[in-house]
Amino acid sequence: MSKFGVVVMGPAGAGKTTFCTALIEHLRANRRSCFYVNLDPAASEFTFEPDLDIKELISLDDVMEEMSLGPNGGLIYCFEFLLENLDFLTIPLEQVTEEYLIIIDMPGQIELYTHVPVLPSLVKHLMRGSLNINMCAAYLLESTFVVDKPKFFSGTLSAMSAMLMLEMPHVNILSKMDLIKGTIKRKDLKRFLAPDVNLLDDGEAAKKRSKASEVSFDDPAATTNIMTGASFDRLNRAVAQLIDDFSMVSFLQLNVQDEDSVGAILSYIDDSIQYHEAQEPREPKEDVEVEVEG
Ligand SMILES: Nc1nc2c(ncn2[C@@H]2O[C@H](COP(=O)(O)OP(=O)(O)OP(=O)(O)O)[C@@H](O)[C@H]2O)c(=O)[nH]1
Repeated sequence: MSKFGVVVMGPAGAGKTTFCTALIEHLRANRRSCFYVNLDPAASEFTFEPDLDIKELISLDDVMEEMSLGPNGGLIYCFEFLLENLDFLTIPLEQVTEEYLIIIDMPGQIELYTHVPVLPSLVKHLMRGSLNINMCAAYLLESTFVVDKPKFFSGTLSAMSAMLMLEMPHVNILSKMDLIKGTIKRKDLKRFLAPDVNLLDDGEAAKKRSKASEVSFDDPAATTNIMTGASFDRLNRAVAQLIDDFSMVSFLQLNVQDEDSVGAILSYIDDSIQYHEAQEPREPKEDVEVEVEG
């Protein structure tokens, strides 16, 4: 048996650290051990102190001050520095035994997942060589995005981009389900769990918009036209079609206040890692359900 771990990713504020906390509480309640790694060089508040914290190696505040960089450039610098100093991770993680679930809490800057190759290099280091950790990615997207469909599909695209870039078992999670409880019907929610391309086609409104398809750049309202005109509808449909063609994105539901929901996601992560380890073809599982009124 090899070591195993989960890397928790997603946009800023998606609930990554809160999910890590809920996972640790759940593991402790079930007498399982974990090793918690914080890789967000800007994070400061934790319910459970990390066993390993990137800030012991480098902090974003110091980098921004000393290198005169902004938050995004500073974060990339921190990760490049980490890649040059991988012993910081390797030495402690080599000591972690197979009974421990390694939980890695990542920063929220989306550039890290989609624009630069630092994360794939880091993941390769963790999954190969002396560490040889069986990893799974947990990608969180905030459930309130379902009220803003283009935002939801843009989030779905970034989840897909991370999935393609990292080439590891990948679990997508709609977080903060408590915030949409009672605001969306169960059958409507299902269309978001396995994103339905027709969600972006809002029928009559889209047809009306397409009549005003010509965009004049002399027009001061041009930006608004771009966002509401026929081009925008076509772009939305193309994006949705891309997701549909890949047919790879589906979401589990997470409510951190519901222990069963956290447990169900953990067992999905466990399964993903084990399937990958055994290199057996993966059977699709039922959606993880939480109570949603409607
Ligand atoms: N209602 C509700 N709020 C949540 C939930 N999860 C997280 N939050 C809140 O969302 C905010 C962001 O949560 P974090 O866990 O810090 O999110 P993060 O993804 O780690 O944030 P960054 O590291 O800054 O990217 C906090 O105010 C949390 O209390 C949830 O399940 N329900």
